[in-house]
Amino acid sequence: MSAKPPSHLKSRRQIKIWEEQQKQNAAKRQKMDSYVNQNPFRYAERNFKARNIPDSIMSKVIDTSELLNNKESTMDKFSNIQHTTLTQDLRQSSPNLFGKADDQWRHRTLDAYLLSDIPGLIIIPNPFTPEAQRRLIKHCLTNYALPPNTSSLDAHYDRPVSGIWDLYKREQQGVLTTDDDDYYVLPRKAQAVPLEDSSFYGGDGGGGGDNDDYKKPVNSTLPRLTPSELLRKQRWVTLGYQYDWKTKVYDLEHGLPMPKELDEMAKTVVSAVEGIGSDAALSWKNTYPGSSFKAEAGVINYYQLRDTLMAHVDKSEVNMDAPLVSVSFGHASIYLIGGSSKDTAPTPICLRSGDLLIMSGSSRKSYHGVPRILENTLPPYLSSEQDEHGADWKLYGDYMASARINLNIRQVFPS
Ligand SMILES: O=C(O)CCC(=O)C(=O)O
Ligand SMILES: [Fe+2]
Repeated sequence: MSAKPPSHLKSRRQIKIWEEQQKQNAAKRQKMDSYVNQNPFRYAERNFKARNIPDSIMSKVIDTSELLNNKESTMDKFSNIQHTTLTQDLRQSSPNLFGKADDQWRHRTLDAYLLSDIPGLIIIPNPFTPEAQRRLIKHCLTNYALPPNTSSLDAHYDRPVSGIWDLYKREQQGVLTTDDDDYYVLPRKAQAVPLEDSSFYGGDGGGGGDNDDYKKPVNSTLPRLTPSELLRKQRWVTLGYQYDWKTKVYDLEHGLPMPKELDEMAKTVVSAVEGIGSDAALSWKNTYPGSSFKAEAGVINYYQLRDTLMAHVDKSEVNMDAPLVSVSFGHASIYLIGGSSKDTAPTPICLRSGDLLIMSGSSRKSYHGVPRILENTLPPYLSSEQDEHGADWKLYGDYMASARINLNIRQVFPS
């Protein structure tokens, strides 16, 4: 702070205001400095958490919709992107999963993109038809989410065996009312939320608070919740080998069966990317054989608009050579992927509904996270307003109006 107020300020009141302003500016500068001194990953996360993300930041985001619609100009803009062709047409290999080709969606099943600075990361912009997306979203919210698959809610609430969706549906149809015994889902006896649980997931729906205050364990008496409140609080469901978020290990003795079609989907995708990389100027070639890929575990992440997922590496699988296959639905998000430590500045990618991401090679062990879900990015074909999606889409569309779903599939053991 400069010691003397400018000479044109005469009254004591003016000088006091000036001093106050100086103090505030100094505090702002200090805050900015502390941001800059954080690791580059954290710095990037902060940028994308800002209410209004500056255009200068957004212009550095690789947007998969631009890859689909303006391939040439997007590749001109980002010199690190390389286009490649899948070795199998996803839709021809699995039409039941990716949807039947029609003219509008035909071209989308052979294009993939690689990033020269993140070897092993493969982006396949939305190869699904709208109908195929709606089908998988329904599965993620209904049968895939049923017990005995674990839900993030299980630590705190007694989830009915028929699942949350069934309860929610009955609530929305007016069949279940506040007078019914099973209307409110009661909390388990209040307990301390493990630190990991509350820190990993930020936002309103997660275990506790924004990442910024994650060190504070939540140990409040939990409220009883209505089915729709509970559904929006659900942050994840695990499939196959169940993952313990506290100890960060899989329970390898008790694997639940993976949905067969997810195994098929992952095998199809891993086969379609087998051998790619060699044609581009990369120091990496994907050699993992698709036919030997086994889907053994999965995570469904459910995000509400203000939820985030902090930087992490998925390293609990015994087999870290097998690729991880990830698909996103609903609202778009900013996905950050960096390197083996948080000191590498991450690359931001805007993942949109239907996008597939394959983490293979060294990118399989890279730090990544989701600092932002982008508002107003739900594709019209997922909206509940459009009648042609069928009456039974209405409830799903209502849920998706404030949500993003990510489903990722992993192999745990060596082939
Ligand atoms: O939501 C995403 O796109 C990423 C999810 C993720 O990284 C995970 O579940 O490990
Ligand atoms: Fe992850």
